Amino acid sequence: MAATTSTAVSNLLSTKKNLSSLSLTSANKLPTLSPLPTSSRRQRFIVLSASLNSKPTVLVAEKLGEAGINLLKDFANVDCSYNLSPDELCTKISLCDAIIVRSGTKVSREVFESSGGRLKVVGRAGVGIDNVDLAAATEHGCLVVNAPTANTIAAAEHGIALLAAMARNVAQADASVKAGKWQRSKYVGVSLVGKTLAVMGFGKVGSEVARRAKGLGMHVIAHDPYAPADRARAVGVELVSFDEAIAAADFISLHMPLTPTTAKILNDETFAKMKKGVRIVNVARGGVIDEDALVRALDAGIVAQAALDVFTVEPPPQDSKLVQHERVTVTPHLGASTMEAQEGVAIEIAEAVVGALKGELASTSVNAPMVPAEVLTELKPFVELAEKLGRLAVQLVSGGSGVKDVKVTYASARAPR
Ligand SMILES: NC(=O)c1ccc[n+]([C@@H]2O[C@H](COP(=O)([O-])OP(=O)(O)OC[C@H]3O[C@@H](n4cnc5c(N)ncnc54)[C@H](O)[C@@H]3O)[C@@H](O)[C@H]2O)c1
Ligand SMILES: O=C(O)[C@H](O)COP(=O)(O)O
Repeated sequence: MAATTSTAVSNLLSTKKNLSSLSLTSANKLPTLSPLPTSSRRQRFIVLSASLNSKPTVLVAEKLGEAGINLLKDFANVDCSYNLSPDELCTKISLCDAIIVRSGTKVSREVFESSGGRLKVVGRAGVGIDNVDLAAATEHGCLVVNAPTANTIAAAEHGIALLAAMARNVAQADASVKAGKWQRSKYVGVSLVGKTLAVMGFGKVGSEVARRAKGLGMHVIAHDPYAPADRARAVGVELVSFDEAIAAADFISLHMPLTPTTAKILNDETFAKMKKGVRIVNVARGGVIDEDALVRALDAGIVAQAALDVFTVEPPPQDSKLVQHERVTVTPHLGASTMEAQEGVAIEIAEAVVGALKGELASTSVNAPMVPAEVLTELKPFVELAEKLGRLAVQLVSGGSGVKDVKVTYASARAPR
């Protein structure tokens, strides 16, 4: 029996282009999961509700657009619980198959450990996934998906808004007029036209910022170790090294993800290489700048101004020297916060999470190989086949006595070679 099976299986694997299916009849039931451990971390009373129906449960831990919530509700029990403490999150997570977060929730190793194996999908309703412990997710067999496209324009527009507001002292002048002052000479600004803008990180947001800045008459250069030269050429932007970019720039706009490589990429050493009077915009992540070093660079006159949407700790401490600095303009992580972007992100992430819970191959997963949609279609039958082979292998390895027969059906959509 085993020989017949292995011949059939190797037959299948060697005919890789076949669309194959394999059905098993077994007297043994597959082992069921052991009961979930109860979290020992319950310090505050919170309501835990286990669903009695067979629908999966999705915890929405931060505000998500209504269209996304409605999509989720068609498929799952949806628990919208915002502002959970880390302990409350760890307690709730053991009853959830998926969680959706924005940037304000840390999905830490502890969260995965507390899930007792039930959590299958983390949906990040946005781009940056630095608040999710990806290594822990992968170790716990949990798929992480994000919504990489819906907030691109919103973030780029906010970058341009900050660039112009900073150059013309809009926030400071507004506060001054509201305080009853009329300080026209104090708030003389600088022009953007003809100035060099270095876009650091020429991905989706960076390239849209570059396009818009060119429209404002700026000379745009970019640094991105991974960006293809033809993408930069198409926008009319020259790709340069990190040192060339920061040395030539009148304005620097940051658009790279926060990773161990980009953490504090702007620091005392790199500020020292910049043009005196450079102006910096950050709508990426606070952690890409050493914030203490930025305060020193502002005080030393190396950096004339900064406009920041993001901070190492959010919200930043109220007495933060950086936030309170006269030449710094700040917003509370508003890059993705337009009505349009939030609706788009909600739909994008809801579709990704529902798809992942259905077992479909995810095209926006960040801890599994990214496969283009057309290749996914081609691969799908092989994934199903691999799953069935896995189930068969488990039963054979665990004794195999329950396997009564194996039926292999295979056919090809393509002509034989
Ligand atoms: N403020 C907000 O609300 C807001 C909104 C959207 C995105 N973001 C942030 O902006 C980041 C970029 O978003 P995106 O959609 O453009 O992502 P993206 O993946 O399309 O682009 C990121 C780019 O950074 C590049 N990069 C990686 N390491 C780099 C390095 N060391 N130096 C220079 N470039 C490097 C990548 O090659 C990529 O091209 C996100 O990771 C997120 O943290 C913030
Ligand atoms: O990475 C992102 O998509 C942005 O920083 C948006 O974050 P938010 O969802 O918390 O607004």
